[in-house]
Order: sequence, then structure tokens, then C-alpha cells
Amino acid sequence: MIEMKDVWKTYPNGVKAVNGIDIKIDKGEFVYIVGPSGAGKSTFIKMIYREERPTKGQIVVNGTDLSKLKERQVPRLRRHIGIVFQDFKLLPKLSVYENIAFALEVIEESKPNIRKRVMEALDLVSLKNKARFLPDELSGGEQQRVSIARAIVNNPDVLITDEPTGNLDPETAWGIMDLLEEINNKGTTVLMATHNKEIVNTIKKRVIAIESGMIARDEIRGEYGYEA
Ligand SMILES: Nc1ncnc2c1ncn2[C@@H]1O[C@H](COP(=O)(O)OP(=O)(O)OP(=O)(O)O)[C@@H](O)[C@H]1O
Repeated sequence: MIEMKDVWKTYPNGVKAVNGIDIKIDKGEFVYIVGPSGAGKSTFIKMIYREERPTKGQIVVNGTDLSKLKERQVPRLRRHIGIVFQDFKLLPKLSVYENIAFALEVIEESKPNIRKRVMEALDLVSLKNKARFLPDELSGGEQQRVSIARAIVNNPDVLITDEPTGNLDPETAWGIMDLLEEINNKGTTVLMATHNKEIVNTIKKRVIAIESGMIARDEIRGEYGYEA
């Protein structure tokens, strides 16, 4: 599903963010990416959806060798990858419905099809009743649920989340975790970069720890392993 072979990333300013990573993540896994601030977690994640390109090494996602991917083929890769950010990144002037539909309209789905799929996604995140609301009329947890609905509306093979609970209070964060587990149980691979010690130590999953751009630990049912 996701495979990295001897992957390195040096940014143009000389920062060595990833220093020789080998990893394999299978279809249907749920993986936490943990590690100190600045360790390279976001860089690792960004390379999977081709937001950043490695300086060296091979990355294969869903059978596609990303180094062979032309710029115009990147949207097709992203159709198989849902992405959720800490700060939601919803479009402020579009309604909840439109924010989610936007992800489908760009791939030229028919209107009835869009409606069906957006409402299914909203149903999954229990927000059908807020379809017409604007993002800033929602709580943080609701906004994060909208961003998850947007990420999964294309039925992606992989859901990548970078600190999805970072801006949420603890109770809301647990609700987001229920949702990510539900999505994972339907077969979607979930990758979650997080600093949330309590969640990692309670909902046990594979833990990949990155330190100084290298894999420091890779455990099947791991612990967070750092002070919160
Ligand atoms: N676009 C960039 N240009 C230059 N350096 C960068 C860039 N993005 C990240 N870095 C540097 O690369 C290193 C790894 O950053 P990265 O964001 O991947 O870490 P992280 O583990 O996600 O950190 P955090 O937990 O704080 O989000 C850091 O030293 C950071 O300053």
C-alpha cells in the first residue's frame, strides 16, 4: 500500500528533515506517527501525498512509484488519498455541503451523484442537519468532522491526518478518534501524526516513531513513548 525505500529529504535551506527511512504500511492498517517536534513527521506525511518530493529514495503508494509521477498525474494520486489537517482548511465562504461537494465536482461527478455521496459522507460524521451552515457557524469538533467528510467522500484507500485532534478539547478529540476508527474498520488505511499521548496509549495501534528524520521505533501495539 505505502512503501518507502531509503528515503531522504533535504529542504532547499539545507535542513535534513528525513534521513534514510524504510517503511511498509499495508492496506487497512491504522498507524500513529509520533516523535518530537521537528522530527520530520509532517515531511514524512507530505511525501506520501506528493506535497514534497524526496531528495533520494523510492516511494510507492497504491502501486504508483511517485518519482515516476508527472505533475499532471498528481490529482489522480490524490483521489485515492484523503487528507485531514489540524486547522481543518475548510473554505470559509462555502457551506458545509459545498465544501464537501467541491472535492467531487473537480472530478466531474454528476449532480445527483454528488448529492448522494455528500449526504452519505455527512451522515457518517453525523452532520446532515448542518449541511447549509458555513464553517464558522460550527464548533471546532464539527469543523473537523466536515473536513473528515470531505477527505473520505472520494472513498480513498488512505486517510492521512496530521494532528487531527490538535485544536480540539479532549472530549471532542475522542469523538474524532471514534470516527477515524470507524473509517478504518471499513477498510481505509489510516495514518495519523499526533502528539496526543493519551489517545495513543489508550487506543492501541501500530506506532511508528520518527526522531531526527529516522525511524526510532516501529511497534505493532505501541506506546506514545514521550512526555506529553
Ligand atoms: N518547507 C520547509 N523548508 C525548510 N525546512 C523545513 C520545511 N518544512 C519543515 N522544515 C524543517 O524540517 C524539519 C522537520 O519538520 P517537520 O515539520 O517534518 O517536523 P514534525 O515532526 O512534523 O514537527 P511538529 O511535530 O512540530 O509538527 C524541521 O527542522 C523543520 O524546521
